Amino acid sequence: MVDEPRGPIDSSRVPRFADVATFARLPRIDQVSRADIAVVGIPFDSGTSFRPGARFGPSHIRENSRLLRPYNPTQNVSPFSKAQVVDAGDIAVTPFDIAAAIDTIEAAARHFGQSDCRLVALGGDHTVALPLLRAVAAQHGPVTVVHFDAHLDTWDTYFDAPHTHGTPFRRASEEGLIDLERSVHVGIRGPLYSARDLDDDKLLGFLPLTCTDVETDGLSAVIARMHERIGGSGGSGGSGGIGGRGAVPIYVSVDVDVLDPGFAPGTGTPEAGGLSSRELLAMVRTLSRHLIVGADVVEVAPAYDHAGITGIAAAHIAYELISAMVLTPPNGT
Ligand SMILES: N=C(N)NCCCC(=O)O
Ligand SMILES: [Zn+2]
Ligand SMILES: [Zn+2]
Repeated sequence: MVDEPRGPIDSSRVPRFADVATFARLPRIDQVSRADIAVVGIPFDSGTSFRPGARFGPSHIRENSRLLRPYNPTQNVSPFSKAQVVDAGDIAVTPFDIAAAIDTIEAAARHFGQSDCRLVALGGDHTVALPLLRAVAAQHGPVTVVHFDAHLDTWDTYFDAPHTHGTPFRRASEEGLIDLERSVHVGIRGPLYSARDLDDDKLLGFLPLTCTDVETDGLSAVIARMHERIGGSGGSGGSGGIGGRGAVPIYVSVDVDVLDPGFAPGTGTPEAGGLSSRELLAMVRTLSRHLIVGADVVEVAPAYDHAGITGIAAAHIAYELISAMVLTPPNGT
């Protein structure tokens, strides 16, 4: 017999400001016998091109997740009752060697995959998406990437370095980790290096949906376009999916700088003119119709945050992701 999931600490019995913070006050992984979904921190920021500090992101998000409550009315689900969700602590990555850190992250992510535990990773800078995608693709094959970001992150190198927070999705595409027909960026804005960036990005397999699209066509139109691109039964096009149910396996990567700096000041490469938290949360919610095989929330740099604004936004994004994940479980039950 499978035990009922162990949920968060009851905040009507133990003050929510007490104790060492786990994400949403969930049990640690060593306190349960099995886990369906693990929140794991990746305190790594050696791939940043501007303001550093995302290595402190995981603990900041945990601290700012103390007020999350167990029932999510927007998705009509109690995510921590439907699946065993745990906090797996942080992956111990070296800050001194990017290649070694990437290998460590991939090995850790594969380990979770072997026990069919899906990951919600808390960054860390966006470099971490590459090893996470490697692990997911090893298990599921090339995966549809739904990438929320101000930036394309399909640039080639910085100072000749191939592994940085501006390059993970070019490397992933080159390595054959992503579905080139269905992957999408959402929230793109701001200056580029040249118009060629967009040509390259297209060849690498992404469709960019921009903040200008949101401004001119509205949020619902952009959400519809996102699902059209992903395909399966969630959108109007495509017949693919798993188990005949039309749910496409997707990897969701959320760079918190997709939010406007007013909603997420605590990040390393902020760009004006971004999404509101409300818009982003609404978009993320709609992904529940697909099988989310893994997710990350990255680029939270607390040194530039104020009153936990960015930490709170990131905690809510992770909560919506977990809610969406439990609504479409891998075994289709
Ligand atoms: N992934 C993030 N957050 N930023 C990438 C910015 C790369 C650049 O400095 O051009
Ligand atoms: Zn990014
Ligand atoms: Zn970004």
